[in-house]
Amino acid sequence: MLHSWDAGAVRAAEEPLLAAGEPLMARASFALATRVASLLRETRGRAGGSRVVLLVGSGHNGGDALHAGALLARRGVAVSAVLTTERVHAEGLAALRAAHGHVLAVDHDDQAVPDAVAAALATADVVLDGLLGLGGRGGVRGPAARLVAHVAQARPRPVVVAVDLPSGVGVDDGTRNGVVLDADLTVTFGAYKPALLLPPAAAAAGRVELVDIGLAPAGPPAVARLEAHDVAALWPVPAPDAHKYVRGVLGVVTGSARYPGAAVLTVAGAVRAGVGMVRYIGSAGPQVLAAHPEVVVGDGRVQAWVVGSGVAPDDDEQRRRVRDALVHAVGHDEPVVVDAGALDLLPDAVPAHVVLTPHAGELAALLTARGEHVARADVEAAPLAHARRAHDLTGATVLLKGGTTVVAGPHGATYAQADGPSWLATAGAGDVLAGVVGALLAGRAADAVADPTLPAALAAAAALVHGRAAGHANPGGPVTAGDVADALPAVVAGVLRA
Ligand SMILES: NC(=O)C1=CN([C@@H]2O[C@H](COP(=O)(O)OP(=O)(O)OC[C@H]3O[C@@H](n4cnc5c(N)ncnc54)[C@H](OP(=O)(O)O)[C@@H]3O)[C@@H](O)[C@H]2O)[C@@H](O)CC1
Ligand SMILES: Nc1ncnc2c1ncn2[C@@H]1O[C@H](COP(=O)(O)OP(=O)(O)O)[C@@H](O)[C@H]1O
Ligand SMILES: [K+]
Repeated sequence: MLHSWDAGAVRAAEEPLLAAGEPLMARASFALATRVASLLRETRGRAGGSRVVLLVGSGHNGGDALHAGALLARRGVAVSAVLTTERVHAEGLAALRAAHGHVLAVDHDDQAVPDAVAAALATADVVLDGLLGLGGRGGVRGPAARLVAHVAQARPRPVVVAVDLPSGVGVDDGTRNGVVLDADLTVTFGAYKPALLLPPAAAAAGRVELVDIGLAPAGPPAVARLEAHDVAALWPVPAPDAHKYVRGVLGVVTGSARYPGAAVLTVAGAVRAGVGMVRYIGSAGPQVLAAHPEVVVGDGRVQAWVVGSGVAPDDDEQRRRVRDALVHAVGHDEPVVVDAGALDLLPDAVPAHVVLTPHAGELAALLTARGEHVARADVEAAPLAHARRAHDLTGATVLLKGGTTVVAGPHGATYAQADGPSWLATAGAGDVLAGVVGALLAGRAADAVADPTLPAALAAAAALVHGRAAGHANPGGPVTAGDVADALPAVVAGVLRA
């Protein structure tokens, strides 16, 4: 599992080490210089003789860049530091000067990037972004912002290495504030920060390499990302003496006369993820049976539910069945996935084993219905904040779908899963995901009720398997929702071997 800690936890972990005189910055900048040198060797054959430009802000992040620059200069790299403020890390600057690094500056009054700086950037093999790290507040401002815009627009774009974090991201909330310098590589120190896992900021980080500088952040992580072996530990694998009822029966109230395919796809997700049995309730019974003869159509005992996928707003009968299922589920402690057309039928307050699976537009509508006046773009700009808000307002575990899927549950349980190719953004893929989440909740229904943080982990596990199934179905190319479902059994088997 990848864990990330917020700025406060990282600083708290640094404090005693710094007080004890541990050379954290020396470790960080040495690792940074080593990584940049090997990047230069990969791209140019050798580090010596190449050109590196440092973008230097006022804090320790700039200090890291300056110290790393000094080390690179001593290895024969031509290093130029662009100071964006008069107040830069003094020791770092002295080290760079002593190593014969070149020092340039941009002034507050400069409306354009000075020619000497532009020339250095135009010939740089690597640009090191040391403008803002843990201490960044809001967007990059002033001359630094002009510099970032200049580098971002340069063609060809230089290779950018972010020091600790790409400058301009919200460290703890994963937002992008104004101009952000998108990096090819981020060398991060001591621990992942939430911005390196969360959308939309994480996309600015490029590849992330974590450097151990001896930090041991305490307390629960702010945001986690499951890996295959974590999912293997969560997956309900049938015991040798299992029978279908022990494995979990899933009640599925999805699809409508207008969208019968959603019923077929939800069921496909559930049966291919390995549920004991599916009971389908709704008008799409014939279509479901044609595709999945193993399904039982009609009422009966279940351990968990999936409701809402493809339930049209004007299908009064199916909406009544959804309502009945929701009332029954909440009243009988049965976990339930609430998707699409059921989201507006959610009771005011529900337990955490109710898992909502909205996309950004649906989450905006859900929050707006609860008086928050949120647009889809607001959700996309700050997915975690909005998913958590929906959890706080409803009590439900919230799985917010997107290129990176964010899950927010009780006690701060937070996951960010980026497992699927963008080809997964296709009609019906969300229906398949609802079925996978349902299968996991049915297989671990009692555990999911007993441990309110488990539904979030199971939802994240479903997102991992679902995303990987899209990649597995057709590596590098388009997939249909049905292809994703078809790939699930092999992907689950692969994950269980991890
Ligand atoms: N502690 C250690 O020994 C270690 C620390 N390490 C490194 O230190 C980094 C954290 O350093 P940091 O705390 O100095 O914060 P940092 O991100 O450099 O910037 C703060 C400065 O930026 C300014 N500023 C803020 N927002 C701004 C904006 N929007 N636009 C423009 N300016 C803005 C703000 O000025 P202010 O606004 O407060 O006047 C303040 O002066 C960390 O990421 C890691 O790289 C590692 O070496 C490991 C050991
Ligand atoms: N850019 C993307 N990259 C990878 N996966 C994506 C991307 N955009 C959306 N997805 C995933 O595709 C699925 C789409 O679901 P959804 O929007 O509910 O579609 P539908 O309602 O048609 O089933 C979700 O699992 C979501 O996480
Ligand atoms: K940075």
